[in-house]
Amino acid sequence: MSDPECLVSSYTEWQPLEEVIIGHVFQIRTPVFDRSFQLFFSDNFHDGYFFSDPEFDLPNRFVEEGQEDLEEFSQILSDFGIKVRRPTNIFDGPTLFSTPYGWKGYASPALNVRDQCLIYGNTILETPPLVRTRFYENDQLKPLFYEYLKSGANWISAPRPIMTDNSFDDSYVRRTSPKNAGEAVSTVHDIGVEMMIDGAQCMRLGKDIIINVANKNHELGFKWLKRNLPDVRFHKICIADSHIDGRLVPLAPGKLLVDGRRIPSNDMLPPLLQTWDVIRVTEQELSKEAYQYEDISLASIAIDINVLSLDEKHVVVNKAATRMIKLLEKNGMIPVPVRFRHGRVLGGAFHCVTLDVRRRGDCEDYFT
Ligand SMILES: NC(=[NH2+])NCCC[C@H](N)C(=O)O
Repeated sequence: MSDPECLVSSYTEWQPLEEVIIGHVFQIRTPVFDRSFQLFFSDNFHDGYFFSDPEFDLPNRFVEEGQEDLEEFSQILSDFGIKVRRPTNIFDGPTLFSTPYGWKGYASPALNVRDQCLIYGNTILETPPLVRTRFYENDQLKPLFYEYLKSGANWISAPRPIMTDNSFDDSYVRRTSPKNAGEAVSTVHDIGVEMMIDGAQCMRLGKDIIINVANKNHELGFKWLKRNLPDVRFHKICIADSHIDGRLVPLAPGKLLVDGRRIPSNDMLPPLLQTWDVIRVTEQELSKEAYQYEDISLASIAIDINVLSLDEKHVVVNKAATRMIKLLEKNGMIPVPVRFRHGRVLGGAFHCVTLDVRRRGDCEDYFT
């Protein structure tokens, strides 16, 4: 039985949300267009996205409007009676850091706070970063994690990888978009393939977790997660370069939202989800016109499926995605439209920019 005082308790993507961290954004220097960046975004490179100037600074407009939208989103969730927390800005603007391993980067904002953490039960699991510039990102969440620890939460952090070129396994990219694989540079620091996986590669379904494993880095991360969550039934899939909340998002027990372009049939889903009602979003519902700046988008037009459930009925969705909103209503959901203008440029939407720290309910078994 969990400690009633503990502020952290979350077993699914849909139980009633009580406390959530919503990310923030500050001036972003485009992540160094390095091996970690290329391998992480390989599905989109494969689809022809490109970055005109890999070393450019993100225009201030995206930062200011992104922050405006996050503030408005925070207020809307507060009006729902949800306790909203925000990261601490410990960097004063673009901060370049270097490492003893021959690489450097600009510290990234804790914007897509879903990515480098998995909350399961009363435990915060900080996952080992996949992208070099995100190496210190979770430090912006530490003040909150200390508060949660003092309230009774368990806090586990994975070994930080040294992330030399040869730390990365590029087998997924070689298989799916060979021209983007690039070549690793050997250094004296190499220790071989390392554990690297994001929390956003997981979807929590009570006693079961779906996990996307696309390479040997993820496989080692999966081993680490299983050792730390021994009672969880994990279901391994490989449907993306890393994160799956741009491919499939469970909305409620028995109801799943998927990107129909990437998951055209249910047999691509893990067996336990094949009996669920699948709401398939097609090109028709995806709002290409809602976004601009294709050439600096980190996320695909499917980012509108990256929704956040407030409970088994209410789901936060991009206000501009009008056809998606109609599709959700047709399938019995109550959409909560919220403005989020730059999910593609910023590489994430409502599921990405949130970490659902506490949802009301116990660890249910939805499959036996
Ligand atoms: N947690 C996240 N940042 N997820 C974003 C996934 C976006 C997905 N790769 C796409 O391009 O549509």
